[in-house]
Amino acid sequence: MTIGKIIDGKAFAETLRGKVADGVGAFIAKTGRKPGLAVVLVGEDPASSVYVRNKGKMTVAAGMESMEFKLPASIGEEELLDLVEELNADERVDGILVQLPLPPHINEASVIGTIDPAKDVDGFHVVNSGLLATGQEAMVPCTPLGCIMLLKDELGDLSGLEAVVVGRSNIVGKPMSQLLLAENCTVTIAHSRTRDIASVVHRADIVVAAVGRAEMVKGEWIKPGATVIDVGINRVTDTEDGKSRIVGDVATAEALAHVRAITPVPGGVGPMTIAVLLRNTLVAAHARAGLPRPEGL
Ligand SMILES: Nc1nc2c(c(=O)[nH]1)N[C@@H](CN(C=O)c1ccc(C(=O)N[C@@H](CCC(=O)O)C(=O)O)cc1)CN2
Repeated sequence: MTIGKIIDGKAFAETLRGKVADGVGAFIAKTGRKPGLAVVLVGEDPASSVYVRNKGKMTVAAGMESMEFKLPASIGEEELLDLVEELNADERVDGILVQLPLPPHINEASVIGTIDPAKDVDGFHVVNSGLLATGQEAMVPCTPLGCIMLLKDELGDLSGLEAVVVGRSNIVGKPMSQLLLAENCTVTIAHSRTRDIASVVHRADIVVAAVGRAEMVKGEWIKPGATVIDVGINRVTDTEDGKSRIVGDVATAEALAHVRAITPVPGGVGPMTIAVLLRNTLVAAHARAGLPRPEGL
């Protein structure tokens, strides 16, 4: 039995962060200022707090200015919108990211819709999703762009390949399918109402699993030789020893016997999210400074 390759997203992300750091040095030499990223955290969700802390550390390590805003979960929507408006107007800020999820009393769409699209390094604003959907230059959501980078590194030209995206979220599933379409893939979006999802997934040369359900995609669903990108991060508790661990949306151990290559969880797509965020911030800084897009990013 042959075993597929495990794609090292952690190593790829590290290389990308190195390239961003080089680009930041060149940007500072040209403009005399650092690119700035403002990250807003509302509440104290433990996972979100860790992601925000890591974003801050990696922003600084790449030579950029990091601005963190930690707000209580009880904050009103108006107050949060006021902060976003202030950041829109702040010349030092090239990128604004509001960590998701937000507490239930705050309307995520309103908050995202208030961010200046030119500073929307998450690529979630409808202006950016519209630009992406119509094939124009856009700020592209970090996780899907990271997935495309890994896929192109593994497969080269994606043209003509059959891609199935499992999951239809605004953050991953929908932009992912747009990016695959832009790479000339034949794209299907499968979701909770899809009939016979196993046979839909079995058609795919590329499977992107982004449903948020632990190990939902089974090994036997995968076409032999397919490349699988697992976006899921699900915390599960082992019944035997009571210890918790993170698993993806794909049953990786089973899938390894079928795939050409697969991203692991952890260490696959996750690390790409922050590396691409830094890349997007540098791209936004160039655009705001009237400079051409940095090369090789
Ligand atoms: N405004 C945003 N909110 C959220 C985003 C986003 O892109 N923008 N994505 C996720 C969380 N996220 C970054 O914000 C993120 C998730 C996972 C990782 C990561 O490196 N994961 C590791 C495992 C980490 C662990 O042990 O928990 C991995 O997969 O190897 C980084 C960033 C939701 N919110």
